[in-house]
Amino acid sequence: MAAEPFLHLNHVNVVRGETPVLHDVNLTIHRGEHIALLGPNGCGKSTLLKTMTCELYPLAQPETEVRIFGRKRWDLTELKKQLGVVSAELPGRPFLQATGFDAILTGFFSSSTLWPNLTVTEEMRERAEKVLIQIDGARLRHKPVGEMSAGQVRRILIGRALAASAGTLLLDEPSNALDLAAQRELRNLMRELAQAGTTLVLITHNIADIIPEIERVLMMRDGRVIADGGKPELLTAERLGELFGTPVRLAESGGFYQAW
Ligand SMILES: Nc1ncnc2c1ncn2[C@@H]1O[C@H](COP(=O)(O)OP(=O)(O)OP(=O)(O)O)[C@@H](O)[C@H]1O
Repeated sequence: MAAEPFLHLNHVNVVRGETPVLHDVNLTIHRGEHIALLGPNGCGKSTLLKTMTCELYPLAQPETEVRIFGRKRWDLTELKKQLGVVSAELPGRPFLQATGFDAILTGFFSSSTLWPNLTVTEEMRERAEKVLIQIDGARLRHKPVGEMSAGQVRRILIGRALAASAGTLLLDEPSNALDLAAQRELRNLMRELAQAGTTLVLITHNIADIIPEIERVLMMRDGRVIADGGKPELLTAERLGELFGTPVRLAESGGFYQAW
């Protein structure tokens, strides 16, 4: 039997505070797919991501359904073990004192540091060792996060998300505030992960982040998914211009794109 999709959303409406933010979102994402989610500020991208991680719930309506890895109900701690979320934000101030290796281990507990009451098993250590190699982070093993460059911190945050997750990464503007070299390193790491079979869902305003392995593009505006299709069809100057309401120029080279 084919594996259940990573995500299935049916008629999803989400309200935050008093404001309806997502309107009738219908979406299926299969395991092994790589997707870029694009849209103007405030259109609901992060809200959609939080719906995927069950941090936000849709309105209970007759046809509404959220299934993650085929299941409607999740214990949040258990779900976090399947889904790694990477954003530019740190998990908390204590994270700055953690070494690179310990910072990766915090992913197993969704904590900001290895608090004394947490039990790190040998299995967790072995997994963290593998992740450290996977993210090419051996040099960061003993370095406190607070002494790392922004690019190195982002690498460790990806490692933290990978440690506990079973092959799906949700990335919310991962290249924010990274210099050109760190952006390139991040893209290379995303490419390696995608090629190794990790499902990537990438929210970005930086079109250059859309690595060649990403083949599907979702466009959102005003809380709705207004387009869902292949990159050749949607990643065009015209479609981006319509989406952002401004003239856009687009260049492609070797499977990478630049927009301005
Ligand atoms: N905690 C909240 N309470 C009420 N409204 C919220 C809350 N968080 C976000 N919103 C509103 O929900 C809408 C969608 O926000 P969201 O952060 O999902 O957009 P986004 O597409 O991720 O934006 P950006 O590109 O700027 O990160 C916005 O109108 C925002 O003001």
